[in-house]
Amino acid sequence: MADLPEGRVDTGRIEAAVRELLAAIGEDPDRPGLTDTPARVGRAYAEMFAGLAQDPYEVLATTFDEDHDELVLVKDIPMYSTCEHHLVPFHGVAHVGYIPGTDGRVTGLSKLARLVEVYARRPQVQERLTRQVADALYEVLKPQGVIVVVQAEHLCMAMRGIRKPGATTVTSAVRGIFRDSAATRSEAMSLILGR
Ligand SMILES: Nc1nc2c(ncn2[C@@H]2O[C@H](COP(=O)(O)OP(=O)(O)OP(=O)(O)O)[C@@H](O)[C@H]2O)c(=O)[nH]1
Ligand SMILES: [Zn+2]
Repeated sequence: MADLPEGRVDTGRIEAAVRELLAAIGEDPDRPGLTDTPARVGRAYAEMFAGLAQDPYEVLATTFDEDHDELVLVKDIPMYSTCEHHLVPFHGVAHVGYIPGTDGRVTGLSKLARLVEVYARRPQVQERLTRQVADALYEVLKPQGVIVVVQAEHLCMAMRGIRKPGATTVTSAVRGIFRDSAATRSEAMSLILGR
């Protein structure tokens, strides 16, 4: 697969598939409004699924010693992902927190948001996205604990199917001290969920 723009995404195949999809729903892929659509969707998918070619561990490669061994939490990280069952978006916010190891090693705050991006820009289910962010952080930083909470609306539940717009799905993944200590977990949860 040489020369694929944006990593693994083969935009040529997407274009052909979108033409086919348009024909399959009874549209005319050659009508003026739709002629550029397959190429647009190819570019959009390259962006939406760019995370498939990105290495989450590279994102976390930059760390520094700050001698901080208490909670670091980035809240309300806007997140857009794609439900792997229906290929429609689910979107909301992610909250990513950790307590550095006793060595006090931390990573840049933006890297927590980048980590969410890498996993969100893939076909996903919310539980896996939440777990993957927690596991990558736990493995690389070797912190005392990690807590990740994702709150999202799934358009597959809003615009079709059960049609319940506004329903929010909340998932969490806790590792280390957040798993072992109810007090530490609930303190972080109240910071995450409190407004
Ligand atoms: N657990 C989980 N389920 C999801 C996620 N995204 C979508 N789903 C669900 O995946 C399920 C797929 O169910 P199926 O019965 O195979 O598909 P379907 O007939 O389109 O289901 P409906 O959405 O109920 O119409 C649905 O219940 C979706 O709500 C997710 O991130 N996590
Ligand atoms: Zn879905």
